[in-house]
Amino acid sequence: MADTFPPLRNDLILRAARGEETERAPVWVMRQAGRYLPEFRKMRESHEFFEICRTPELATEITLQPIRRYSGLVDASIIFSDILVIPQAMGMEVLMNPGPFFPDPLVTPADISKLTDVVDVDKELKYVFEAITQTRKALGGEVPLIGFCGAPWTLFAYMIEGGGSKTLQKAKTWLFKYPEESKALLLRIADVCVDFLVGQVRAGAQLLQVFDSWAGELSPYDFSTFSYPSLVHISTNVRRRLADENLPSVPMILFAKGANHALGFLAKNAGYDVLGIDWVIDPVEARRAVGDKVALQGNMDPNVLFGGRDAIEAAVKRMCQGFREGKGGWIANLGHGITPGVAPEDLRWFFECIHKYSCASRS
Ligand SMILES: Cc1c2[nH]c(c1CCC(=O)O)Cc1[nH]c(c(CCC(=O)O)c1C)Cc1[nH]c(c(CCC(=O)O)c1C)Cc1[nH]c(c(C)c1CCC(=O)O)C2
Repeated sequence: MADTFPPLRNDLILRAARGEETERAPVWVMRQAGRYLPEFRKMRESHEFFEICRTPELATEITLQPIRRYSGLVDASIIFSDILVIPQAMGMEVLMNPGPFFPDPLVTPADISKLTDVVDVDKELKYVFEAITQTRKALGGEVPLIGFCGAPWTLFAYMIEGGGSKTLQKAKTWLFKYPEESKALLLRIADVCVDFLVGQVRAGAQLLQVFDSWAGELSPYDFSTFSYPSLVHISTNVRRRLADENLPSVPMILFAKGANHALGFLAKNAGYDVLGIDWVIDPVEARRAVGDKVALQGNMDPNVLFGGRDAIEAAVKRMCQGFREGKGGWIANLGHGITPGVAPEDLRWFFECIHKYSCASRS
């Protein structure tokens, strides 16, 4: 199937992900297909969120929106979907109104029996695979396509909280009151993540990113006890399965948001090629922590995009200097997803500044 895809014309992000110091930093932004784009909001007027996710033609169209708008400026696309398609595939109902809402969350470990026993990922998430194949063709080789999933801890937290939460009190109650059941559930989610990520590569994804958006809510000990084993389970098994099935060995990105204390350990042991970082850590310090073991991705505070052109330029310049001080690959990005309300032209300016200031030579 792979030879039916158009040849890739921009491999900057693939080279940076492999640790190469590229002539300039490749750049994309998390949530680049989303509510800050008028063309996305227009589509949302006539289609529900998960309807778009489940309709490959619509998901393809939205994935391409930022690629078209910022053609020549953005170096990767990310398939339009959501991390919560995994809880859905496991048998849970998830609504988006406007944030995620689970009408029937997991309350005690007895509720685990309500989850689907053996998830047939190829059937349940076929729509994502079809969207990936269609998008890969429609991209015409302009930039690589990133596939993704939520990390088990972040998904576990949503499945128990039933939506967003400031404290994660319910999810943490599980960790501390039912540690063995929690670990088992985390690995069960991880197994679904493995099938899902392998399926995305089979469908045409050229990189994979795992979003552990709530990693930073855990103490270092709890992160290493509960989240970390499931992240290693994913990297180990995805790589093994890709090799066994003669699929491309694509770079894997881990974004364990806020778990900056663990960067050095993750770089050595977690089995990912790239670690994403948020803006709470300085790039120089992050590079020192990871050495030359991995590439880094990040990390401008997304709210700088509200600060006007001068603020954006100054922050990008500083960020570029920081990341270029150390050796190793760097993928420029925000430190978390772009938020609704950003003016699309300000994001364009962010991309332009990255192009201008991120060349590899050290000053
Ligand atoms: C935690 C999380 C979710 N989803 C995701 C995460 C991890 C990244 C992060 O931490 O931000 C990941 C995600 N969600 C979406 C993508 C698409 C690809 C992309 O452009 O990056 C990706 C990669 C689309 C989306 N997912 C969602 C929207 C907006 C929904 C709408 O159209 O109303 C989009 C474009 C909805 C969503 N989905 C989720 C939340 C909390 C929300 C509501 C708040 C918000 O919009 O940020 C769960």
